[in-house]
Amino acid sequence: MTTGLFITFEGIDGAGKSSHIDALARAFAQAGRTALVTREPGGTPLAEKLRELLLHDAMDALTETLLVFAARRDHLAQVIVPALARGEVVLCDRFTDATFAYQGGGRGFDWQVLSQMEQLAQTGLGLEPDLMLNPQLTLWFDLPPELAARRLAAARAPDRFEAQPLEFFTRVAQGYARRAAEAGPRFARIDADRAREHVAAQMLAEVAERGWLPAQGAAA
Ligand SMILES: Nc1ncnc2c1ncn2[C@@H]1O[C@H](COP(=O)(O)OP(=O)(O)OP(=O)(O)O)[C@@H](O)[C@H]1O
Ligand SMILES: Cc1cn([C@H]2C[C@H](O)[C@@H](COP(=O)(O)O)O2)c(=O)[nH]c1=O
Repeated sequence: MTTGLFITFEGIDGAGKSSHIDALARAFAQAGRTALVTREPGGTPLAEKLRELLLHDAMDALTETLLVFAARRDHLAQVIVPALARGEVVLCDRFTDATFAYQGGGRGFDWQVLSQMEQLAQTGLGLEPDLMLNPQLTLWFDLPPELAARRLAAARAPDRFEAQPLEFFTRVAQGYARRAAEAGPRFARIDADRAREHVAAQMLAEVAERGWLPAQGAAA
């Protein structure tokens, strides 16, 4: 039986995650794997409703954090865990590292309490009953907040997070850096300050390096 593979995409708003996730899905499909692209908050009918609230309604940091984890639990139970059990590759645009970066770094929510909530939300889902489910690889699109803001300004109207000032995103970026230091090899830092083709090449190389895709340029 093929083992499922869980890969997450992380970074501040505008870092380029969504621009590259489909290319990785295509690379897995070419390698004969079924790849599921999903996102957080969202990915199920319930979690997409919570996403709408999170992106557009005013609330305090605790409410925001509870909604994010509620959406995640539903997404895990309904979509991610069943796909992994079928042996699929799950590519998720944001996961719990975003909670540490945005609610922890950005909003100043207690890091230890977030760890406890993470443990609660990601344990006992049936794959490995006693283990907390975590991604095998997190592609961290790292981009200076000033540049991300310039890219977003040219792209679309801001939601409740994207409308935050630059200082908020500086704290979010620090949250990602802290999480990356704590997570060790699970995190691969992608230099998102480069042209799209270089970003895509680095992303594919990180996955190939772990033996999950053929090396770039190798025959299929
Ligand atoms: N390497 C790049 N160079 C220049 N522009 C880029 C690059 N990658 C993405 N962009 C552009 O930057 C904008 C933001 O990209 P994208 O939506 O992929 O970011 P994101 O990380 O998914 O953002 P969010 O988390 O807010 O959804 C888009 O207009 C996209 O076309
Ligand atoms: C998972 C997660 C997300 N967020 C924030 C980060 C983004 O601003 C939005 C999602 O929008 P995107 O365009 O799909 O990236 O939600 C958060 O604050 N905490 C989280 O755990």
